[in-house]
Amino acid sequence: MSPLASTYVLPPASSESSSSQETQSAAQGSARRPAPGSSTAAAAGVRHTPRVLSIAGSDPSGGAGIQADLKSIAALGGYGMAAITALTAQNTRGVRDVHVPPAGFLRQQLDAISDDITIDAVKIGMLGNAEVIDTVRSWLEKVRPAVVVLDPVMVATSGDRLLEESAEAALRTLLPLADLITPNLAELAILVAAPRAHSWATALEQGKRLAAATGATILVKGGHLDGGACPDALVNAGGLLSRPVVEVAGDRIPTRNSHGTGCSLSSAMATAQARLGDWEASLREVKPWLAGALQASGLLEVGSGSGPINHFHHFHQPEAGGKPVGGAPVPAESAAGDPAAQSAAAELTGEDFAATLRRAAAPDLDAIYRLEFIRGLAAGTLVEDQFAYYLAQDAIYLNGYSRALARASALAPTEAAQLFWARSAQQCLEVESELHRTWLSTRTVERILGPVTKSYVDHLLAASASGSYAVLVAAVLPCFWLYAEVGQTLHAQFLAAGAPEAHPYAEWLRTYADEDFAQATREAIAMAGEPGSKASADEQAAMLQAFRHSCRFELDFFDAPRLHA
Ligand SMILES: Nc1ncnc2c1ncn2[C@@H]1O[C@H](COP(=O)(O)OP(=O)(O)O)[C@@H](O)[C@H]1O
Ligand SMILES: Cc1ncc(COP(=O)(O)OP(=O)(O)O)c(N)n1
Repeated sequence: MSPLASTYVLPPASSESSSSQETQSAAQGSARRPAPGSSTAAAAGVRHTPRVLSIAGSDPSGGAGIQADLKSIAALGGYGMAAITALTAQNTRGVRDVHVPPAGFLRQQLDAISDDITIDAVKIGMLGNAEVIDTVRSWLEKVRPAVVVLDPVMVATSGDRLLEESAEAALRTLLPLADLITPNLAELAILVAAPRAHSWATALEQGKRLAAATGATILVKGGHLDGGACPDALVNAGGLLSRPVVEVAGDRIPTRNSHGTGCSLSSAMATAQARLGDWEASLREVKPWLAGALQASGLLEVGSGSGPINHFHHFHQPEAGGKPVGGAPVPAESAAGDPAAQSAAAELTGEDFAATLRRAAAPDLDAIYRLEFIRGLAAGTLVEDQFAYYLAQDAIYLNGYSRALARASALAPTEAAQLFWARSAQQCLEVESELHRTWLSTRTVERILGPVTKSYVDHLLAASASGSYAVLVAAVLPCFWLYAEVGQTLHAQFLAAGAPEAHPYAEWLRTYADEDFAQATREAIAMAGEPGSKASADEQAAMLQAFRHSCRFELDFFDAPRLHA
């Protein structure tokens, strides 16, 4: 199961207020304008597979524009459509030329779609000139899609113009028709007629001004700030959010492959919003996905400039050589003698190691989502005996896990890492005692060590005894990573269902989207990726094997209540 997992699974002190915030957010989602002819679910503001239209330019190199949008929409679980505003000739090094077809033909594309298909969300990207903007505006006024996300694309990061300067005034007239506007810092400055922000505080200030002027929610993006942090924030003081500024923290991922991040973010947000009906929940789902896509971008090897992000990093991808990564744990005791594990690790570069671990986790993660326990927990049909068994085993596990984290702290090569693991070990023990004090105090359940808990803890203690810091951090990582992902998904599903108070596990599910735990997970991933990048091929193979074992134990831990409760 998960360590700090439950660290952040405790009933929050202010659970009443957080519950009302969620209810309010979910209500906001369901109060959205329903799309014509939509299903009952869509009429309530959300749809399982939303139909999302991108109105944007084409990037033939596949990293930005409609190509990035269609990939992002699919990656976030939507059905993607595209009406093309402009053709560009560009690659990862820059834009060579732009051709804008007659606006009348864009209108034909838009009408052909809306005459036949219910559109759950629209993302608007590159528009090129004022005539195109007028065409999109009049179509929006006619169709009134339920969700409109506007990425005010003006200039590519390469410095090439994607909107005629004379069309900036026309673009302003489109802003009030958007629900969410996603400018980067340069575009934000132009829209509020101010110098470009170089601090986060100034960027938020400009975001507030734009929100007030347009009535839309502004997604202020920290991608072009200096420094190691890369925050994003939703800004709207008009009561559409639970707070006027909802910030989602993030670390800056060291990569030159950021081509199309703005396009991908905006179309992913349109899709998530149509599925979840809640901007905050959408950003909390999209930001880690985007971070993973940046982190795994190197695997694609596309172009020599600023390459595309890896939109499908979270899906199972075959290794070079055709052998799938992941699957059942490798049974051999020594990874050094295991050719499968060695070949999986042999070609890794530093930046990609965490991405390789994530791909190795994919089969177990998929299997977790199919478990009766997880489906029952999400639907509220899980029998109480099984939930109580899970809680009791979690408390026992946390004690052993805390010892493994303390050992990681002892072996850590830097003071920052030492502190991180020590703090995590302490939090585990605090959570264990809190579990006994709260969730377990009202339940009658045997507190004896179950077989899966024993095997999992034995595996962690064996990794602790191996003497390798790199192997140990790989072994402890799935408890952060898989739990965080599962928790986020369950929480998003809970919100999408309107956060029903009658749900028997409502209080538990509500605790899943804890941003502190998400942040700790990001730090743990970076802590494991770093030694992985420096490790020898043999040690990388041993790390991968320890990681896979733990992923499998995560799966078994969630399945144990069915077998042993
Ligand atoms: N190096 C990075 N590490 C992590 N996130 C990043 C990085 N660069 C951009 N992002 C994220 O990508 C998204 C797009 O941001 P930004 O680069 O500011 O916009 P644009 O692509 O429109 O110029 C934001 O969510 C931002 O936080
Ligand atoms: C056709 C097309 N549309 C938009 C962009 C700009 O992409 P964006 O994600 O805003 O960021 P960069 O790729 O410029 O970093 C584009 N290049 N092409």
